[in-house]
Amino acid sequence: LLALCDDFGCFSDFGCFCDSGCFDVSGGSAARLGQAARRFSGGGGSVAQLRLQAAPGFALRSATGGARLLQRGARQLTADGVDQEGEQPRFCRPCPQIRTTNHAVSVKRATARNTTWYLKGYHSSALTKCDNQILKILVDEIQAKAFHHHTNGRPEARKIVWFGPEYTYGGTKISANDNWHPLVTSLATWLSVEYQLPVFNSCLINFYKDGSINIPWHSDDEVELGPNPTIASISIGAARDFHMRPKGSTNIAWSQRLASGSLLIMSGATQSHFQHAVLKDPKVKDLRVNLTFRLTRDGRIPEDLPVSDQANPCVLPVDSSITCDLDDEDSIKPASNLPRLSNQAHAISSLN
Ligand SMILES: O=C(O)CCC(=O)C(=O)O
Ligand SMILES: [Fe+2]
Repeated sequence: LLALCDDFGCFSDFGCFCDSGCFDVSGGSAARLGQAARRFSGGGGSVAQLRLQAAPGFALRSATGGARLLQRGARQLTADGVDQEGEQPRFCRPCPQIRTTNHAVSVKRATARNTTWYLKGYHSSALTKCDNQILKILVDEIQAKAFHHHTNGRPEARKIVWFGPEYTYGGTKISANDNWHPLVTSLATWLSVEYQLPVFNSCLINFYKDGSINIPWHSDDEVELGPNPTIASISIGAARDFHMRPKGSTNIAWSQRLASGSLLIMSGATQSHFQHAVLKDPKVKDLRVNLTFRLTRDGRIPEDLPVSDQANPCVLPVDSSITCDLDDEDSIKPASNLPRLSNQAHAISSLN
């Protein structure tokens, strides 16, 4: 059965959903898939989830298998919101092979002045087995839709594509786009299931044509994200340096060369206390595409999220959003002492 699943692999629109009953739904993964299914079936119908329930004895050998199953459901639903069970999905194209090579995202928490300043992780090879396939889909099918967003009335050099509800980005509104590309849907699901991250309902894709294109210093602190948002950032294509600096300072506190196929997670109070940027780098001649997955308020899944007057209900508690060993007592040191982590296989993001 395993072989059968592997034969189906990810290169089938039917994902790893085989009729042989080789799966087994359990625990958190099933709950996450249910959430994701509701999200990607438009919030109401939950057809993908029903399919899960309607298949006793079936389910998910692994979280990745589950993501594939869901991806299949999402694709079928994407056509016009109608469940096309039993029919060929309309989006008949091989999906990229999405596999983790290592489930652990190393996370460290830096504390200073008795405050948790940030919480983040970096996994250098989350998607390296299929980054070229993903890049091809991004270029062939998504790049043509990219546009120059305006900040303060001026177009930015960088082109973007947005999936999600209406969003205020850099002070200017981006229209809602519910027409999710299946690649982006499957990546969102994969992140949630494999890394126990929120079921993201929004994704911003940045296209950096070459090293002349940058993203200036900023925090991802849009009101739609609520306090302490968890943001998962996937980089594909040319490697670029990602920098962080404390707000109010021009000293770079931490840098990481973001490899193709890498995953960076920013969480906790990162956005409250730090800015980040990808600066111009004339040495870089090739395209880089970055996808940041976000959880925005408007697209939340009402039945799964607590309603509270106190806190934005779309934000999961920091410590439950990533399972990892936390290393508590790091302190912030000057930038000059900070190592570059780019050569480490599974670099640990920290300020020490
Ligand atoms: O390209 C990157 O790595 C960063 C993108 C980013 O910061 C953003 O989209 O807000
Ligand atoms: Fe950002």
